[in-house]
Amino acid sequence: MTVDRAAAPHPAFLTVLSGPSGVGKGSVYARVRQRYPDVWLSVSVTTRTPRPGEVDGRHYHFVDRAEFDRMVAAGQLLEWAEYAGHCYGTPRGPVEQRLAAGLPALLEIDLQGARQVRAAMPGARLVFLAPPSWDELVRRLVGRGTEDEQTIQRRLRLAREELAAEPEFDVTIVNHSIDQAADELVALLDPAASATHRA
Ligand SMILES: Nc1nc2c(ncn2[C@@H]2O[C@H](COP(=O)(O)OP(=O)(O)O)[C@@H](O)[C@H]2O)c(=O)[nH]1
Ligand SMILES: Nc1ncnc2c1ncn2[C@@H]1O[C@H](COP(=O)(O)OP(=O)(O)O)[C@@H](O)[C@H]1O
Repeated sequence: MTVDRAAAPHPAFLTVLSGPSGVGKGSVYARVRQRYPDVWLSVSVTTRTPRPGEVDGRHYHFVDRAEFDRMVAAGQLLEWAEYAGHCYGTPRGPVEQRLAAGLPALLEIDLQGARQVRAAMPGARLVFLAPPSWDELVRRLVGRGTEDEQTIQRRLRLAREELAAEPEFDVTIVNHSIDQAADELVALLDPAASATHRA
């Protein structure tokens, strides 16, 4: 789990979005994309199995453990972490190309990944997406219906730790509604786009 300090020539253009499972990261990102089609999100590598509707290469690059380990060993991941029994990592090349071109990049990664990015790229901006309440987080995670009971309990245990780490982040957005949270994220990613949208 190492990050190359030379990886980001323009770290100020790097934004990290984190938050507990079920808080609405995917939903908010989808709305951001409608409002701000130029947004660029890194596609992570993961060893977990695809959920119904998830497309390989778009939502994730789905790989087996051997391939993931090979990518780690070859230094192809900018950061990586094990989360709830599966491995997740950010492919290094596409992010470095964006940053080298002076273009903004967004990572949607877990707390461990956010900490690795913070350590390696102090200029990166860390954004925490928080639920309006614990009960609402549980309702959303259960209501999504994509995980079995054991996986939900595992993710909720991790969520307690993630919520406790909120003060480590530069900005917190509370996901009361998808529209409001998306507005706030667009304003952070591109204040000009946000002003145009509101006008
Ligand atoms: N460190 C790290 N975490 C990731 C990466 N991609 C996704 N994650 C995180 O892994 C966790 C689980 O993701 P996922 O299985 O898609 O569940 P979801 O967040 O409930 O939709 C979430 O906290 C994601 O933000 C990555 O490349 N690196
Ligand atoms: N602001 C919101 N209000 C109500 N439900 C929401 C909101 N944001 C997300 N959801 C719902 O919560 C569930 C989890 O959202 P999702 O985007 O999959 O979360 P994450 O990507 O953080 O795991 C989904 O069923 C989604 O429709």
